[in-house]
Amino acid sequence: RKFPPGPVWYPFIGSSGVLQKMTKEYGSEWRACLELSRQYSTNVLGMKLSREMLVVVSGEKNVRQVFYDKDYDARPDNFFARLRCLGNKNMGITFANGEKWKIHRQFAVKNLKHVGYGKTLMESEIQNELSRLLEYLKENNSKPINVVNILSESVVNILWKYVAGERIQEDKLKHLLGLFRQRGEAFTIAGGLLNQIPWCRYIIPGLSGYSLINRLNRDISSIIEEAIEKHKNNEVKGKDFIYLFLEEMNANRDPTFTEEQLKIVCLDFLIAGSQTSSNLLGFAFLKALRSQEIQQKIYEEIDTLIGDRLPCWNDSDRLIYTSAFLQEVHRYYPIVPMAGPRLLQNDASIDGYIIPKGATVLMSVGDIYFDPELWDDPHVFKPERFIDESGMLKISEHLYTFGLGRRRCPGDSLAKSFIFITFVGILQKYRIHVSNGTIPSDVPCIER
Ligand code: HEM
Repeated sequence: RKFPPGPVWYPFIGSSGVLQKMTKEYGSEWRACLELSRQYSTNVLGMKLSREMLVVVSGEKNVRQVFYDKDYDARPDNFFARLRCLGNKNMGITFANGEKWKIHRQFAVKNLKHVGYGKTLMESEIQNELSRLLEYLKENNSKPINVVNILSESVVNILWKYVAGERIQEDKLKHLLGLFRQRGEAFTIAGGLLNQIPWCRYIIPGLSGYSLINRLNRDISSIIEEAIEKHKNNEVKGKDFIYLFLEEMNANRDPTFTEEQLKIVCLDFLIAGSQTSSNLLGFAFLKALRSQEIQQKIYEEIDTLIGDRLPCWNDSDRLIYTSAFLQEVHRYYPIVPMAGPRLLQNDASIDGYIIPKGATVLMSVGDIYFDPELWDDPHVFKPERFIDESGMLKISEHLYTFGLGRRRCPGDSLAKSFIFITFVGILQKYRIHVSNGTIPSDVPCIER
């Protein structure tokens, strides 16, 4: 009786129809849930999507409760999660649970560090990629360029270097990123239509995204399998994550170290790393394009403090305005506005509502960034809010870009260094203008 309020549940589909319709109308699932929370005057929104109970929590206090309470640490095992794990139950890191999750998350974090995924060593890999990017821009100078696409290629290449010791072939990478983009259209954080009404795959395999995810799984599996095979035949030079994982697997210490698990961990890295950092950088360049005044200020700071040399992560402490600008981009353009999904493991209560064990829980973090109680003029883009009276960078505890608690993003140092070094490295050499006189809108939209 104390289940959180929300739209009505229809037979078989529950509130799926309402959520789908509003997601289309409001442009994203996050905005649809915000609107529903407003309509039902609640910070804890309850729905039933087919057979799954879905709860969306908003408000900083509630969101922190979910991030920190152990009962919310697990991931669901629904139709979407199975597809996402190549047909397996809760494997890899992102969708693993319990001991398996702890062991593999720890193993990945520790061993990626061993192969150079640490703040300083990583820097030289990012700088190499920046030099390649600058070369590409030079060759294509003054032609219009889709920055998000070239940046996602860069970030995946850096990541893949640690995982598989080499770059992914260019044509394969382009194909893969194309599939990831389409995947982003077909699936939302609540899993999309296919998760909510799995039988729709028999009626509309194309529209529901089922054909796409099968194709994506097939193509991505073959790229990862090929990399694993090359490692088994010692065809790749040096040490990397796949070698370390295979060593652990061959040592037979833990039965969860299998080739299938390795494949899904690799998939987790590719999915988590491919679009997040590049989308954020895309918004940073868009803002610089829309505000030439801000762009000029950033350029002047870079020119005065680092001149012509390649930027490095340590510069982020000195380029205060640029770093504050990037923090404000994180706030103003929340690229992960809803964190999760989480599976609740015991009955719990939030804000006086009862959430039943087994419910899927999402955290609406994006709206915290526009809460007037926490930010002055939240709808105004103002890098200065991240600079204190003494002119130093101010870190806000109200930004949740990389999550919080035990499921916090393990890729944050790569993402932060990549975003900073690439942004500074490009603005150091180029001014960004529109090629056709039309300034693009900064309202996020899905690429069609
Ligand atoms: C700007 C870029 C990025 C953003 C905004 C971001 C954001 C997030 C967030 C919010 C979570 C936590 C989800 C939750 O609480 O349930 C997360 C988890 C995760 N991220 Fe990132 N991420 C970024 C880049 C990366 C990169 C480059 C990698 C690759 C190493 C990565 C790998 C992961 C993995 C494996 C998880 C799952 C962790 C777990 O469940 O234990 N992320 N990310």
